[in-house]
Amino acid sequence: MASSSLFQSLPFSLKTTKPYALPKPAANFVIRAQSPLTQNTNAASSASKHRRPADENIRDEARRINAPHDHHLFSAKYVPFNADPSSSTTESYSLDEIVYRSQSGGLLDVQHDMDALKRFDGEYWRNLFDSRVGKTTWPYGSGVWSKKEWVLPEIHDDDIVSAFEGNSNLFWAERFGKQFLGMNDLWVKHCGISHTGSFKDLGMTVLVSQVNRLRKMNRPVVGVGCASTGDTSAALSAYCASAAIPSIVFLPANKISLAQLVQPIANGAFVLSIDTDFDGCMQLIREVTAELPIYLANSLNSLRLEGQKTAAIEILQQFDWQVPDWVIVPGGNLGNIYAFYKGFKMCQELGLVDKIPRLVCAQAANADPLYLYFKSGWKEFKPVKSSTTFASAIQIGDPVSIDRAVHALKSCDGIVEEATEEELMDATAQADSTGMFICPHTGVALTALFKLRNSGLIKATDRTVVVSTAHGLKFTQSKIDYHSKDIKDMACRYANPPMQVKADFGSVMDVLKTYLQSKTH
Ligand SMILES: Cc1ncc(COP(=O)(O)O)c(C=O)c1O
Ligand SMILES: N[C@@H](CCOP(=O)(O)O)C(=O)O
Repeated sequence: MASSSLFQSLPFSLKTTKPYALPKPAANFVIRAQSPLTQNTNAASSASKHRRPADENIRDEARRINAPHDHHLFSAKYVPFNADPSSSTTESYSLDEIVYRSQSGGLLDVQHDMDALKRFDGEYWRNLFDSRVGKTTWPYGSGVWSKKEWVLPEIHDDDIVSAFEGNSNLFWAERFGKQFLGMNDLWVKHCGISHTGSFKDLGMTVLVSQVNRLRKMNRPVVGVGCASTGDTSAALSAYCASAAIPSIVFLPANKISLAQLVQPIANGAFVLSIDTDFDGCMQLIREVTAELPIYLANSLNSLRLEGQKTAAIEILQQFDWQVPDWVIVPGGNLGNIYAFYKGFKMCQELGLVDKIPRLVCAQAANADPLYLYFKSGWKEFKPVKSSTTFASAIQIGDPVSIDRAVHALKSCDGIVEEATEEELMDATAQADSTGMFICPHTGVALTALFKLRNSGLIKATDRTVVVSTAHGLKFTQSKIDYHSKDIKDMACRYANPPMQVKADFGSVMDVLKTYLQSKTH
């Protein structure tokens, strides 16, 4: 590549900054970062500090200002998942093809041109990503698209469908850590404090953006469909609605929360309530998408994981690029645990950090095929028939991403744990009592943490991140049942039911005095 064309197509313009030593156009050069203070990194900090003209929106502004960089420099394609790099197979597909499985029927993975990305050193990427946080520059105001070069480098900014998802709070669980675990470096990554209330937004912005692009290219995509335990369908229908793309969702009848059910209904999706479980819905959507021009939006589609992996990058960024010891992720269909691994691994390979954390995947005991596989010493995988769990979004017995999860866990010395219904509900209530308001799936992850602390594997001083995957407000019925002590065979040890009191001053004073006395001892 000629040096001048490289200069023009850098991910951010360096042209107006102090003298920059342009590298010789050698094949294997690495571009080192400038001081962040001298960077001209995006539209918000570009030459003009004036507000954009009143008749221009942020998409127009991006079209005018953002360099048409990454369309040329970086690229990605589908390849068979975990294919032997030394084998002679050259099977690969453009991301503009509609393909979910390899020729052999295995999973696919999005493979980035790592050589192109490696032309920029770790400091460069750290500075670039840091420079985009907290801005409204299209599309970098999103925590996903602020890493666009690593996600979907070739998509045009105009085609992106984003709600500025990501950049979620990394919450220091000070009281919970101290009170229940004797830990002072415990964090909860609140991926559920998001546009539709779960981490699915991170993947869905990528998938729906790509569909938007395909439709503009007149590819045969009439609608987008998924099977769901509630969160994927909520995210899919919201992103589709904002881009006027039809969405179709297959839901297991009576197995998702009311708050989740109402989301696709309100967003205008075509909602099918099917008398089966999630695995049954997944089977059906796979058959249907093979027959009809409906694009598959579940995480079997590896595009989704490109967005989800940015949560891992964000965690490192929020720790100022220091690596935590442990990251605990609740697992169901098992795409997310691999997405976290991939995000961390890319940061290591591209020199942003020098190691990756150990991952823990946490499952509900009522839907624990990965846990059983792990406990067998990875000998034999058997899908299970899942049973009802309060962690309803992970009630999945035959996860499509099993191979991805096993690869991720083996590569980082990972662990699988499980939680009974009582354990996960108690952990949820304990977390809530310290000011959080978490979903039951996060309760599953916290139970795993309790167990690993008790066994001594996770030490009191280990920096540990628990990934909270959905907003607690989606799961209020389970909290009401727990605090009403209305759950069969469950002690509900941390229940805090409201006190019924007569409407007179004396009665109110009596209960208040008793309460205050209990607090002063
Ligand atoms: C709230 C919540 N937590 C965790 C998961 C598990 O994620 P994954 O299916 O990627 O393992 C899901 C969906 O499956 C979910 O909706
Ligand atoms: N919890 C998921 C289950 C489907 O997972 P996906 O990541 O494969 O879409 C949901 O909310 O539907």
